[in-house]
Amino acid sequence: MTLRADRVSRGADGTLILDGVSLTPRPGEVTGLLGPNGSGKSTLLRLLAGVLAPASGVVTLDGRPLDGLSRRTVARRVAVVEQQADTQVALTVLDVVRLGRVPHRRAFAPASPADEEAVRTALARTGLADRADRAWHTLSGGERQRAQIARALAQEPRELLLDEPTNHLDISHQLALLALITELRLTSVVALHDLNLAAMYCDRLVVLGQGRVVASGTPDDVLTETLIADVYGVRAAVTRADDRPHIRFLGPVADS
Ligand SMILES: Nc1ncnc2c1ncn2[C@@H]1O[C@H](COP(=O)(O)OP(=O)(O)OP(=O)(O)O)[C@@H](O)[C@H]1O
Repeated sequence: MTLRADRVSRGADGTLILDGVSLTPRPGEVTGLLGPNGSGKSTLLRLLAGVLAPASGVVTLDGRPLDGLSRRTVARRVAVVEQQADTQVALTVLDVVRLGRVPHRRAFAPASPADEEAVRTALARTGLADRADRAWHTLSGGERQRAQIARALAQEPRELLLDEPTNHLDISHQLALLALITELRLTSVVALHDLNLAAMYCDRLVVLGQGRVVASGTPDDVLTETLIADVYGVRAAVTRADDRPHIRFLGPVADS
């Protein structure tokens, strides 16, 4: 049992952003969320995180509607890394990562050895152990992104939601991050733009187009030349490499 969206819809300013979307991530797998800009990926992740409520449909955690659970209960299970996380300038990396422990601690209780161990492990896994005392505002974009991921890992979630986590990361850190996410064996939902990275690291993919699910399945099922042309308007040659689809982009689909 895990997180699940069942026919969720959500609008803003009189327009439908998500229209009857269902998403059933498999426990322990990485589900990639694909789709063009504005197709509804971030909105769906916010619904799954309980930050936004669906106008219709329901999001459940272990079968229980999210709106009936306390923020703390959800935060003990579900960690979220948003696209642009704003954090106060006066904090250090360590302070930010320690925030991940808040849902596990009683109010005003000092950090336990388990809290400190979770923070230390999260810093090590994201390659930030030597930057723990750095002030947030001195970090590069990629280091901030990794610190937000460390904060999410310190939360010791079972469900992990990431909105374009490879933004700002160089290729080496992109690969390391996605490898880490697959190794964690959490139930992860990851919005991605890079179709080749999605093919390499995701167990299953869900593609949104204009607020609806237009395809879902394994990378082999989903990442076809036809789908890429239909959803992105791009011609592509799809071959196979290391038992996964590999996509070479050829150019925009010609207007006819
Ligand atoms: N609060 C809001 N008010 C009005 N429109 C909104 C609001 N939030 C999102 N939208 C619109 O809903 C659509 C979906 O947005 P969303 O951020 O979920 O897409 P996305 O797939 O994550 O896009 P991207 O790949 O560009 O990050 C967009 O057209 C966006 O402009």
